[in-house]
Amino acid sequence: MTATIFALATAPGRSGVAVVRISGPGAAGALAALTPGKPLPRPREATLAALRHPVGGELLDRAMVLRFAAPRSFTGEDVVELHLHGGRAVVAGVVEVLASLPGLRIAEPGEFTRRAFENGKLDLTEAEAVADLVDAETAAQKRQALRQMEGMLGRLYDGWRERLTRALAHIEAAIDFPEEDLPGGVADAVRPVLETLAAGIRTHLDDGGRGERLREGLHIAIVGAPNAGKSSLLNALARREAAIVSSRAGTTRDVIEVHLDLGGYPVVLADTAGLREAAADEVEEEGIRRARDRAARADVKVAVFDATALPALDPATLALVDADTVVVLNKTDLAEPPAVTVAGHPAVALSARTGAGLATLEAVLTTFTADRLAGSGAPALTRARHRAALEECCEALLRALAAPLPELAAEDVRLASRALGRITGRVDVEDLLDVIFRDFCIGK
Ligand SMILES: Nc1nc2c(ncn2[C@@H]2O[C@H](COP(=O)(O)OP(=O)(O)OP(=O)(O)O)[C@@H](O)[C@H]2O)c(=O)[nH]1
Ligand SMILES: [K+]
Ligand SMILES: [Mg+2]
Repeated sequence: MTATIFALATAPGRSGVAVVRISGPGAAGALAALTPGKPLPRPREATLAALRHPVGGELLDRAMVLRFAAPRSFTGEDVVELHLHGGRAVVAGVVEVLASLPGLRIAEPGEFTRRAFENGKLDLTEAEAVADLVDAETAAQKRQALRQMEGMLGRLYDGWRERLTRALAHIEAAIDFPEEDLPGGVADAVRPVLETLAAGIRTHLDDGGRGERLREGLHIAIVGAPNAGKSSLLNALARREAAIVSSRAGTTRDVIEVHLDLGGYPVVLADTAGLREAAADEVEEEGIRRARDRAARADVKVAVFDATALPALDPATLALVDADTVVVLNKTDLAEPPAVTVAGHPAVALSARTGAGLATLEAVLTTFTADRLAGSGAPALTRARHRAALEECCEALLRALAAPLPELAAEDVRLASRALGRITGRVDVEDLLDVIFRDFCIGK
């Protein structure tokens, strides 16, 4: 029999209200055990109840309880929610009682959402969107997760899969009634369908990783010579002393990351070691190696030059300036800033110390970020898992188009369709589920 699971659904710690969710065939029984002698509340009707220890009757809390009857619940099972006073002792007391009831156990990470998937309440892309929504830190991340949760991505993939199913039916008909078609691979009627689909999937794949980056945040790396003021700039943008600042060249060694919200878009901003030939020791040398590595992997670079050193521009930093670089001229409180362009980029003049010019840099960075993360409104690919399956689908379609026999084409179209079905969980995904739901927190 299916176990009845329970978990704290709200964040652990003190809070106004803490919600313990119970799901499974024993959910209503668990509520009955906590409210001895009282009738069960009607489904979907918020009810105040005294929760008592089943043995001895000690009062555990006065709580609001909500009951959902299967299949009309988040998981599709019988569900009970206990809205407790959010104190640690209250929650611990209720959880202890629930754990002692036969047939009940604490839920594993993501198990509620997994049950919702298994009961057909959500497809896999929607389940993943639940995790993304809970993790969303910025407005754009939230919008993307909500769109995916409403099934936009799932519908796109299911729509493609339906077209493949119809194409497969045509190919199979041609195999069964060969006299109706010319010999060879895919029939002429089906060929354009597969070609259009392959092209559509290609376009969806070639989105520059927009959706995935929106989930993870755009990576911006601050680079420059030692003492250019990179750490000072990171701190100014983060509005906290995240990195150590000192007048000693070679202060920063490790890459230091802060998370920013730029105009609703998520950014991972990294401070790096100052670039120079003669590192003081092997620790700084390793720092510089990491700085270069981070610069190479960043979506956008901020190249910081020291205004007091003008007209000289540090050559190691200059060498990194490209189309994805924002050029900054720092310490303009010490040196009157001339209008400087670096490799064709107008430099943003600022002072990390006084904050002058910081708003301009933020505006420029927001534009750079929005350009790379804002979409056309079309649903974006959000996970490497989806990307891999779509690549597989595309390859199978190309093989089908090149197949010399309809039987071979049919097999490849079947494989293409399976690859799509795995994204939404319409086909054999048992092996995938542990991996997908492992990333959830307990109680989701
Ligand atoms: N006057 C002035 N001083 C600044 C400004 N920005 C940074 N400094 C000073 O320059 C020195 C170096 O600053 P850091 O932020 O540590 O420079 P960095 O580029 O991170 O240096 P490394 O980590 O060693 O590569 C410190 O003494 C800062 O106070 C600025 O805008 N104006
Ligand atoms: K320094
Ligand atoms: Mg530094």
